Amino acid sequence: MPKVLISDKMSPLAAQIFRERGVEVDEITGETKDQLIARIGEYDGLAIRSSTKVTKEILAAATNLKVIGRAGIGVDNVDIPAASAQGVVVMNTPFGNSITTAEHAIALMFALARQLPEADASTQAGKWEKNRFMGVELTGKTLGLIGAGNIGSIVADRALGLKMKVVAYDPFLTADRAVELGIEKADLDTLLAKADFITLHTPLTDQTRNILSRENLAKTKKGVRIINCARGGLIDEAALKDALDSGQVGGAALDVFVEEPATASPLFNTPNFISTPHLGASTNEAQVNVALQVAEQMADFLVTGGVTNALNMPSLSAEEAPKLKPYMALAERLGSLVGQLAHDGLTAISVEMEGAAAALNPKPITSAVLAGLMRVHSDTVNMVNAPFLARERGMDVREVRREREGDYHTMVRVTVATQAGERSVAGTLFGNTAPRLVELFGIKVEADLAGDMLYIVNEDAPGFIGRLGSTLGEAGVNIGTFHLGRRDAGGEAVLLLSVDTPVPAAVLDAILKLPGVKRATALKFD
Ligand SMILES: NC(=O)c1ccc[n+]([C@@H]2O[C@H](COP(=O)([O-])OP(=O)(O)OC[C@H]3O[C@@H](n4cnc5c(N)ncnc54)[C@H](O)[C@@H]3O)[C@@H](O)[C@H]2O)c1
Ligand SMILES: O=C(O)CC[C@@H](O)C(=O)O
Repeated sequence: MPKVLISDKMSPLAAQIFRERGVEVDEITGETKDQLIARIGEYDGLAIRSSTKVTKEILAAATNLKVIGRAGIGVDNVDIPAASAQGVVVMNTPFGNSITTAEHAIALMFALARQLPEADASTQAGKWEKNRFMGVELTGKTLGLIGAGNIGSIVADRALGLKMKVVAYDPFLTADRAVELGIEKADLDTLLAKADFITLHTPLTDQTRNILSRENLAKTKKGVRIINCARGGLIDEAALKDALDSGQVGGAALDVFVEEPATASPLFNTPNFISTPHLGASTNEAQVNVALQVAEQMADFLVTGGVTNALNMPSLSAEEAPKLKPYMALAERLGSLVGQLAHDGLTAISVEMEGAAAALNPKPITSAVLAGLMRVHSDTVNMVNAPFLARERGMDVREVRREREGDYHTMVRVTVATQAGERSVAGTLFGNTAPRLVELFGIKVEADLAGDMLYIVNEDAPGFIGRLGSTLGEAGVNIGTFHLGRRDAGGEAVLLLSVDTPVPAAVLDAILKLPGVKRATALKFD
């Protein structure tokens, strides 16, 4: 039974879903890095929010880990390249807390407009300072939206409902989508110049880090009010402090900080500054959504192989997974076969899906071919890290789909370009379930690729099979199955034998010395 660790505070529904889906679960939150390192090796899955930092060091200790599930959107607390390199799938729940976070941004916008926290503190201190707190109306004001994705577009919708105008800067926002949202697409300088309020809804990337820099803050309308419910680091905090002090910025509300937890900040106690402790996603509704979703996605992956919302692997629905499973087994074996037989100077690989196979999602099939191919050299390769490793090695990977059936109703062909030229193997599924090799380097040969095998290329001549059988028999190697193919009578023939025990090197040498033998290679399949 797969085992998952929930290492951050999460709705109890997550654990319930895991158990209902046949996954063992431990909920252990608040551990130190060293405690997590000591424990993580036991688990197949790790479910987190934002507190657990999944670093290279944690991953190195996570020897059984297959999936990390983030109950939320941002995955900046996970070292995704390291997870990918280790073959660990990283998933998030991209929509479960969007409405809640958008509502928090709107709440902070109102709080800034009417100075609610300061008015509250003053009133409760018995001051009744009615003249001190003069607010601004939102109606008719311009909201500058930096980032118009999931959350940004919900914020835009709510702001339009408040009769605000919305101007958005997002390089990936199309003109059509802007029209659909009822907002104006603008460049950053225009937004900075026009906006009465600015709200940030982008991830933290090299392009967005300090997008509200000192220089950009100076370009804003005097008295602009700024809200950040996205990520710390989007605003230069020291520059914001100066801009609040000078009145260039009339108010700022931050839910997120460069350093979290933010227990001290030069911004604290600045007039017109409001802060919340990364509460954007903290509503009962959002936490139920993300907990249910993450547990369902992770359980699907661990139990059925379904992949949803993965950031480092193509999606594969729970309905698709059973259909694709035999194809992935076939693809992996074909990849392994070429990896074992034709790996020298491999520069390009093409995966062709023909007939019924062409109707399927090609990505998992290609990933399985690459995994089979590269696992020949490293047993840490799997479907997640194989495409990543292939890219890293400069391998040109192509996918071709042909709907028309050839000799078989469904077929997967793998062709590799090596120093010795192109080499191609092909396989089909018997009865839609049983992977079967049907062609090997241009020669028709049908075989089950399983267990220990022996591949021989020889000149087709009488008496060879008898001599081979005697050589193996004398060495105590029992033949299970025997598959023969040849280009033409008397030409080159290939033999694929399944054997009950691995063929020792000395026996391979003896076979190579038999008359007419050009190649003898021991093969192994999972
Ligand atoms: N405070 C919280 O608790 C909380 C909760 C949920 C999400 N978040 C954060 O909110 C942010 C937005 O989440 P989302 O779900 O809307 O993400 P999203 O991916 O749907 O949208 C992000 C948008 O930013 C845009 N973008 C990317 N680079 C940009 C750039 N250089 N300039 C302008 N726009 C750019 C993208 O095109 C995209 O439209 C993320 O950082 C996420 O981690 C915070
Ligand atoms: O889990 C949280 O409380 C924060 C989540 C939020 O930052 C996110 O990116 O989804």
